Amino acid sequence: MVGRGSSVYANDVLGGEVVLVTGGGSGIGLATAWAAVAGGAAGVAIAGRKGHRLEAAAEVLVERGEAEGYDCRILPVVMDIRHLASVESGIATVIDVFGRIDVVVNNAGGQYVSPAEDISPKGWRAVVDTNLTGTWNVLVGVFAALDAAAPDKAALRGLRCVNVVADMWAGMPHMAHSGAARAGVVNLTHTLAVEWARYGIRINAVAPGIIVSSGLDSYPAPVRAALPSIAAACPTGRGGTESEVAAAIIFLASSGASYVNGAVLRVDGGSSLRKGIELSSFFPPHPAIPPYHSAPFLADKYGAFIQASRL
Ligand SMILES: CCCCCCCCC/C=C/C(=O)SCCNC(=O)CCNC(=O)[C@H](O)C(C)(C)COP(=O)(O)OP(=O)(O)OC[C@H]1O[C@@H](n2cnc3c(N)ncnc32)[C@H](O)[C@@H]1OP(=O)(O)O
Ligand SMILES: NC(=O)C1=CN([C@@H]2O[C@H](COP(=O)(O)OP(=O)(O)OC[C@H]3O[C@@H](n4cnc5c(N)ncnc54)[C@H](OP(=O)(O)O)[C@@H]3O)[C@@H](O)[C@H]2O)C=CC1
Repeated sequence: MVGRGSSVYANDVLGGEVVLVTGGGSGIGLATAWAAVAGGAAGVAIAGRKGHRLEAAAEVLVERGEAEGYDCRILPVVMDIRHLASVESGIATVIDVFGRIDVVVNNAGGQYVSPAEDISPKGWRAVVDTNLTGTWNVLVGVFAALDAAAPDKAALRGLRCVNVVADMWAGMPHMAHSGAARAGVVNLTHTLAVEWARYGIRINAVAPGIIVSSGLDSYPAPVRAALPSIAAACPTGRGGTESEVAAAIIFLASSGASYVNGAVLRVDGGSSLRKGIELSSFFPPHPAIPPYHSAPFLADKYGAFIQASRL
């Protein structure tokens, strides 16, 4: 985690501001919440579905904040981003308590590993509703609440949004639902960066590679066993840390990024530059089916056509 003295930013980089971090009760979200405390935020709301997890995280943030001399209030907010009504009620609580929101970090999300053909309709919906619709719900929820808070869209001016996506540039083999949803969030980031700029809102995204976070604990043992070698194959030879992602999020939220709008910052040690084929090599070919690109397969299926077309 980033801390006073060890922070890469000035201790007032978010001086006096109010930050909402979804998924702030664990992993990257919690590291981001701490980085906001250490950046001088006046209030940090951490949102998630599990109240007990949020309470425990809030306690850690308060204790550490006090120990290091920060003056920041922490607000745990139970909210399920899949449901707009829950999001609206959570955001109303944040505005009731803090009176404003300056920074929104759409970090809540997740997926499970599955061959595409085995993803059930319910599983597809769960992942898309969480990562794409959930991000949308929070963005429009905050927009509506701030719009209602003051005339002439004054409370929207200066709002910064940072969406956490994933390294899906070369596809996300065995996570098709998540790759599609994250690509949707990237496009939404681009669209709203243009559309909402007229209100003085900036919106950007961060795309983590493999980050050694609490989130990885939820994956099945064979996947966890493979992760160190997948991470080691990245050009920098290691996985990233939660606070490295948090630092990128704080940068995009800060005035240091005041002319950065619609950007996607990859925090992946360069892994997206070489990922797709290496990831697919983790999954052995189906024993009964030759790889599509194998010469015999192509020859069998298209050989006659290719020969004919050469005449
Ligand atoms: C090696 C490769 C490269 C590996 C490369 C690794 C790169 C890592 C990059 C990214 C890392 C991270 O994001 S790590 C941090 C993210 N954290 C997580 O991913 C947390 C764990 N994931 C989740 O919580 C879930 O996947 C998610 C669907 C999002 C939410 O789960 P919920 O329990 O809330 O969902 P529910 O509504 O209960 O479930 C809905 C349905 O979803 C399906 N479903 C849910 N979890 C399932 C599971 N584990 N396996 C099968 N199916 C599942 C079932 O059909 C469920 O229906 P029923 O059958 O009726 O129950
Ligand atoms: N770790 C990695 O390698 C990578 C992570 N990411 C992404 O970064 C983000 C943070 O992940 P990480 O910290 O690693 O993992 P975690 O699993 O620790 O964090 C996910 C957080 O999202 C919250 N969350 C999940 N679903 C919902 C929901 N429906 N409503 C509200 N909150 C929800 C969870 O809280 P609760 O369960 O209490 O609701 C949890 O705090 C995720 O979007 C993840 O997919 C992207 C690429 C790589």
